Amino acid sequence: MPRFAANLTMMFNEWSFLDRFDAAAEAGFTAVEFLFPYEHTPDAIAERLMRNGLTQALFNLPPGNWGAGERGLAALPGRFDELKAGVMAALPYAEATGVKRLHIMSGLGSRDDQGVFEAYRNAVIWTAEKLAARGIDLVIEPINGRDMPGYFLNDFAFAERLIRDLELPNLKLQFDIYHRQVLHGDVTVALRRLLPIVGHIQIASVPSRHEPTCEELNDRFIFAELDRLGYDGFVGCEYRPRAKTLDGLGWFAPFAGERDRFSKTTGAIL
Ligand SMILES: O=C(O)C(=O)[C@H](O)CO
Ligand SMILES: [Mg+2]
Repeated sequence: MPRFAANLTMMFNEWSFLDRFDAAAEAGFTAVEFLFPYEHTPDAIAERLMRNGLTQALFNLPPGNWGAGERGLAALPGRFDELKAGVMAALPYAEATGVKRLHIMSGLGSRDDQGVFEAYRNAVIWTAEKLAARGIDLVIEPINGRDMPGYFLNDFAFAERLIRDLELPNLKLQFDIYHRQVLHGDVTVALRRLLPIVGHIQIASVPSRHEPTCEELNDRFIFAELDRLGYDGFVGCEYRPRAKTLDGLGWFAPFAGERDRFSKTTGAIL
């Protein structure tokens, strides 16, 4: 049974950010993810995780000026110092939450521009090495250009090549099934092939990005396939509820008891 993580940036928006942890645990989730924790203190986030017996599955490194349209700094030549400062600022959050993987967003830029490519490659190498020393994986996620026009990392084959070429043991792929389907399709065969380099998975229905199990893909088949493949990581529920979050959790009901299957202290499957 997949280990689902509620995405607290998109789900449970009926609650204030910190109260979303309580609401997600109450709904049966054992893990959470979100885009950015940086408006809150590391201690405040850690306290909510602890109080609710939740595991922090993932969050993103600082993305630059999000409000001004920036979507990461890694591929932006001339912003390396800022990127490094962002990584250092994220470390106290990683330590407080115990998260084992962080997502680095590439930012906007052309993959055909050599300077942009080199900036991205260098930023990924530097960050992966910095996180390796702390036992944390770095994940990179191809994102489709309809949702994020101009995003540099918009191709699974490119991400795979980079990960395989760099041979950094803690550099992995964030396989967002929604983006994969929009970009290329062939979700199941790609999962089978790429699983050895996958560090995190996310799910939403295609094309609406609402609750899974109701549109283009047979999500239940994919969940079963993840079990068949022995995937033991998290599946982030990165979807925008169609209406109220709790009203849309019918798809999750068969999985909501999963918290009893994991040891709260070790995370081991019981
Ligand atoms: O957009 C996505 O799919 C993500 O996972 C990013 O972290 C945020 O945009
Ligand atoms: Mg995603």
